[in-house]
Amino acid sequence: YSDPHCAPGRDTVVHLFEWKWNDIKAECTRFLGPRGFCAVQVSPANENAVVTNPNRPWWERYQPVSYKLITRSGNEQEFRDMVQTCNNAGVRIYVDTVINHMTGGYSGSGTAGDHFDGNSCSFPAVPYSNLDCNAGDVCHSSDGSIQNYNNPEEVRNCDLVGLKDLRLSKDYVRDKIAGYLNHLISIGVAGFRVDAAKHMWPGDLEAVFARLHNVDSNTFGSGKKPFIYQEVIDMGGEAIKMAEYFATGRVTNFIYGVKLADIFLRHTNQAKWLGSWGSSWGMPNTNDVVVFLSNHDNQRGHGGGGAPITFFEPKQLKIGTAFMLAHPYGFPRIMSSYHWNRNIQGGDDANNWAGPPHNNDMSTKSVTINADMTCGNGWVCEHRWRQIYNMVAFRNVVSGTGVLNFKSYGDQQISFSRGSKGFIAIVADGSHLNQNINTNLPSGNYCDVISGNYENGACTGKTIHVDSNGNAHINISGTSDDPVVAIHVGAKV
Ligand SMILES: O=C(/C=C/c1ccc(O)c(O)c1)N[C@@H](Cc1ccc(O)cc1)C(=O)NCCCOc1c(-c2ccc(O)c(O)c2)oc2cc(O)cc(O)c2c1=O
Ligand SMILES: [Ca+2]
Repeated sequence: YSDPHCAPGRDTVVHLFEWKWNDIKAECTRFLGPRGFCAVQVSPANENAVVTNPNRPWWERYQPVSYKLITRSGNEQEFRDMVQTCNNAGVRIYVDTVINHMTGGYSGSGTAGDHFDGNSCSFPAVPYSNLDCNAGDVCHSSDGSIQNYNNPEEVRNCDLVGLKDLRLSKDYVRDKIAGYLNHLISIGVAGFRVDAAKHMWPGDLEAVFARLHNVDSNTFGSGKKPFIYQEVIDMGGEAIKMAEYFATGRVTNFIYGVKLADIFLRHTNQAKWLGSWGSSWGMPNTNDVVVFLSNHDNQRGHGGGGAPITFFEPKQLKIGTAFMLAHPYGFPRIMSSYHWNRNIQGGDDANNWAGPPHNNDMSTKSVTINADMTCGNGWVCEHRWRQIYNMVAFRNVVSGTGVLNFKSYGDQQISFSRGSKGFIAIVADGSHLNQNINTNLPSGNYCDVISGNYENGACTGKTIHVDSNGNAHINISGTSDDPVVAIHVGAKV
């Protein structure tokens, strides 16, 4: 378990993938603070290799050159301004940290202009030399890279796709990494996403985290450890298991998105079984996981286990996100993406490398906000879709309550309450739901927060009447754009 340090009444993370620091700073004040988001996961903040072939791919952010806070998202001052402004708006910052490896396979310069030679693990701006990278003494694969994912030693001690594997067994390396993380902590961040955690020994991570300072006491209170969630891609088929990492923090639960896509996207499973959703589905304990429908990597078709739900399937994304945010299991993360022209060739997306919207000089385009609150300049801003941001508020209002009265009215028609604070009904196929349902809510008129907002004391979408017995008439067509009804005591006229 690891505490996300959400400000009171907040409980959802949004991954503002590849956003610039100045744009995140603005979004905290104008949207994420007022809309009750807990935190932002930001892209790696440290200097990375400038990759020009292909031209500035998103994955160059995952090829470290040094721990200087200069990237396409901005410089250290802009990073500091973002963290301070977001904390002041009640929104935390989690930094995506890449500490398993440095870049590899070639030499060049990084986003701060620092020279490096990935072939000899030479990173003068840290400094790291080849004494600080793993080698044949601990990696026994044929070519120094990971070949066999069922050999835990190889997965931890060899180069991941040729990236130079840091020797985390060494105090010097542990000190350098901890120094970087403590620098971020001193700036006011609340925690870290630990990239490629599967490729590091839990004992080495423990040694690094033991070196970390507490997070800023003025912002978070005294004696608080940084929030840690570790990327462990484990869908059950490999030697390395999520459970190995529970002692050092939470883990990313990739099974979650696959199972929900089976139901809401592929329809190879039925929503009626979701009454038992949670650890009884072969998933870890709710307090040990961060949950999500898709992430920056598998939205591009990398993930095993079947395609996840992404903004390319907007209807299913809204349904799946409504379920994720209405259900108490896990600490939820929403993916906020940018558009790229997906070009599927023989099952693979030939453009899956495409970096963020950019100007002619390859600098990242700013996020523009349209009159209807959507984003321009190629940013998708899923977190600004009404059916999504209203469910962030729903989750906040029902916090602390359990699932009550879970019911199914057919294979793909479900409803449940959250204590006496909220109620949701979902039709996951093309069928029609037309039922009187006990919502367990106090009588009154509630705004359906999927079809509209609760504004100036009135509903801009459907109004749902709950009678003195707590019953409401729910009528949902599965073929409509939003086959979900969600009501809560924070949107009652
Ligand atoms: O597709 C990518 C990048 C993917 C990626 C990047 C960051 C992530 O957090 C992530 O989960 C995936 N990278 C491209 C291009 C590439 C980049 C560097 C390189 O040396 C070679 C190729 C690619 O085709 N990668 C090979 C397949 C994806 O294999 C990668 C994985 C990965 C995928 C599945 C697993 O089960 C697993 O344990 C690890 O993690 C990374 C982590 C990184 O920090 C940097 C990486 O380059 C990668 C990474 O290449
Ligand atoms: Ca490693």
